[in-house]
Amino acid sequence: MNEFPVVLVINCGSSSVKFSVLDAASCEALMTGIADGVNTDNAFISVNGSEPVALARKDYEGALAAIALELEKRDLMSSVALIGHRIAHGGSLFSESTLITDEVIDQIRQVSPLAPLHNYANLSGVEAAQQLFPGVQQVAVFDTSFHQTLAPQAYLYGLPYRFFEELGVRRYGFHGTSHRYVSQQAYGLLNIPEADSGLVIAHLGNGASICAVRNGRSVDTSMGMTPLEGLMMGTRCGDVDFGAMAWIAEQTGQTFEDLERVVNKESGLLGLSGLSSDLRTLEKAWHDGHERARLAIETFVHRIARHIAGHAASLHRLDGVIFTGGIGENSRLIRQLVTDRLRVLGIQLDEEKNAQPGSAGERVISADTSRVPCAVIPTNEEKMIAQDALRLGKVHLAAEIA
Ligand SMILES: Nc1ncnc2c1ncn2[C@@H]1O[C@H](COP(=O)(O)OP(=O)(O)O)[C@@H](O)[C@H]1O
Ligand SMILES: CCC(=O)OP(=O)(O)O
Ligand SMILES: [Mg+2]
Repeated sequence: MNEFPVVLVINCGSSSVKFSVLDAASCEALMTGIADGVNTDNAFISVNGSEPVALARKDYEGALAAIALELEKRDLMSSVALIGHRIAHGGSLFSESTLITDEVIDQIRQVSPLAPLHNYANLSGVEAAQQLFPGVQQVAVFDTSFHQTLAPQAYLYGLPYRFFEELGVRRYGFHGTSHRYVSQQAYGLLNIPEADSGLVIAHLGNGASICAVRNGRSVDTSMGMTPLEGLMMGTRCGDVDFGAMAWIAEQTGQTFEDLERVVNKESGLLGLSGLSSDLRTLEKAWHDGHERARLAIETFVHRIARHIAGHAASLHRLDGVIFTGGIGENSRLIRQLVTDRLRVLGIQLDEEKNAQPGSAGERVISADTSRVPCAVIPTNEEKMIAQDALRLGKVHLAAEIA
């Protein structure tokens, strides 16, 4: 048995389980991996970037069991002192991370219809982890918490007020753990005081959102009551005229349920390109002359630039525009195209700095003459989740509990 305690962080997505094992003393990652294609015939697990291995059981429980087996192989099973879970939606019930109890699980279930692609999977992860690590304290860290500082003018929709009063219809925002981490890192990188600062952060992954952070607090964000509003994403449409949806329903006879599937799973980069939701595939296809891949990327970029500029209006000053997430950290093309459209803000990119690979870590990518600095900061939601778990939970080795 290893003597040192570790924190297991689990991010159960709509078809994958990402996991990390972090040293409880330093919060540095010792091991990371992904179980992907969950609930499909091709479900596999890959640890530390190794060759994928087929999962024996294809569901979330099977994926978690395979993760536990990987820990066992490395003699880490009994070192797991705490488990931190990424939970997408906490609604208005959770403004902070919390220890998981049966009551908390019930409350998370209550808000889950608002983030159907994410929350039910998150809960499957919690329940499977309870079975596999009995007695180990588990902590829920919500994507929505960081945005609880939004003022009513930023979170209200222009709908009759009774929908807010009676049904709680409002914007919540997501990716808060990422926006929180990236903003904290940005103060050091850009050498600016948190207490008088304004940042716009673009988290660009399969899900994508913009956040305006004023003096360390989220004051505006592009996602809404559900993770569908705002930017165009891998398979989600982002902002769309409700009138257009009503018209489509009338013309095609599709139900709300049909259209919900279309806007969440068949739209965005996938829907426009007709090819893929994966940006790497689309960049290559554009390069090879695929017109709709180009159209999808340019539409994606247009939205990002428009939302970054719009979010700047929620700040009292603009000290930096930061890119993060799988696309923000790795796609030189997207950063180039987005910042080209932001010249109106006095932003100038340094092409050489922008060409550095994702592995270069935190870096400024704007020219010295740029009126507003731009930077790339790799997100680390796992570290934030582990830190919250350590703050809220008690470190006991699983071996002590057994
Ligand atoms: N080197 C790269 N160049 C361009 N896009 C990339 C690169 N690496 C990853 N991506 C894109 O990042 C996206 C996934 O982002 P990620 O943040 O990992 O997603 P998730 O929201 O599932 O966590 C995909 O569209 C993928 O193509
Ligand atoms: C819930 C916010 C979101 O879109 O998450 P994802 O990027 O993991 O899909
Ligand atoms: Mg993501």
